[in-house]
Amino acid sequence: MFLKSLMEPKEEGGLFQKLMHGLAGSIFHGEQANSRIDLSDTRGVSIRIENLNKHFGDKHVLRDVNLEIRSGETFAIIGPSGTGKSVLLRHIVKLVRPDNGEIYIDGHPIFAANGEETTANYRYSMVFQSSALFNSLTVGENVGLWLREKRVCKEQRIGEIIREKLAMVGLEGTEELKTSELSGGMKKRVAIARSLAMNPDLILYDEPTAELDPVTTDELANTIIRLKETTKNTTVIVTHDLNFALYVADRIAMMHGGTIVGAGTPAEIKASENPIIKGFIYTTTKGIKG
Ligand SMILES: Nc1ncnc2c1ncn2[C@@H]1O[C@H](COP(=O)(O)OP(=O)(O)OP(=O)(O)O)[C@@H](O)[C@H]1O
Repeated sequence: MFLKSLMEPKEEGGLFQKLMHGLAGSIFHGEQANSRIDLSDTRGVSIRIENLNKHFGDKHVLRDVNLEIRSGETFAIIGPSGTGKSVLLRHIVKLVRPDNGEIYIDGHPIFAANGEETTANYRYSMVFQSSALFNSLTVGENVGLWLREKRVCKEQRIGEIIREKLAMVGLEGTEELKTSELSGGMKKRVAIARSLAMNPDLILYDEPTAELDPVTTDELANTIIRLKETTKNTTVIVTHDLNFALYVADRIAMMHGGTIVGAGTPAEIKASENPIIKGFIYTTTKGIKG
């Protein structure tokens, strides 16, 4: 659904082409053709969103969204289907322009009311709901796609990075496997390894648990938690899976009707007296009454 929506004419077609041509989920903001990219340094970035609004036709999809995500934290945006979570995520990576409002990355405006937008360099990558792997390639070729496309280092180093990133997601020794033969959970972890290949400062997950069974969802949660121990990047996860968000996130924001209705730590969200948050917790943990 996400890739399909990128093809719509209103969106930035150039990025879609990049995604389909080897970057495959990795977007380098401010990149220059054939420039050498220093992969040695990773950091987290902060994100500040102020009064963001977006309409699609008559539909007011984002309504005065305000949100602050701290550098290095794992932040989940939860909420029922159709509330604007993915659209918000797409704004953070500049796939969609807001009608109005501002987004700052590390204090630099990427959308600003006065039009002064930054070209600051930071790396961000997206793990798609569908994993968006190339089935005709091996696991290792998928993970190395961005590195080879950008020619960031020599072939021997690319091989080392592929092995290192696969080990980080618990898939040591799988580089020669055919992607088409992997289970859904393994594909998801390969997609994460591919995103990690560029040492992103910001990694975004769009509905990472969609189509996964409970055991695989649990494995994925543990992978994301383990990554947190070895990487400094900021992680933003859009999900309707409340339990997953409560388990992996440092902080959570609840979206409803295109706006943020509350944010806090998992403990604060669980204890929230906000009727919309309480209702969401009730329906997702006990089923819908009647
Ligand atoms: N490119 C687009 N053109 C028109 N409407 C869109 C577009 N992208 C999203 N929408 C609409 O915006 C609303 C919010 O969509 P969004 O995908 O952000 O929801 P969501 O909260 O992520 O839920 P889900 O998990 O079901 O995708 C939906 O009504 C959707 O149909």
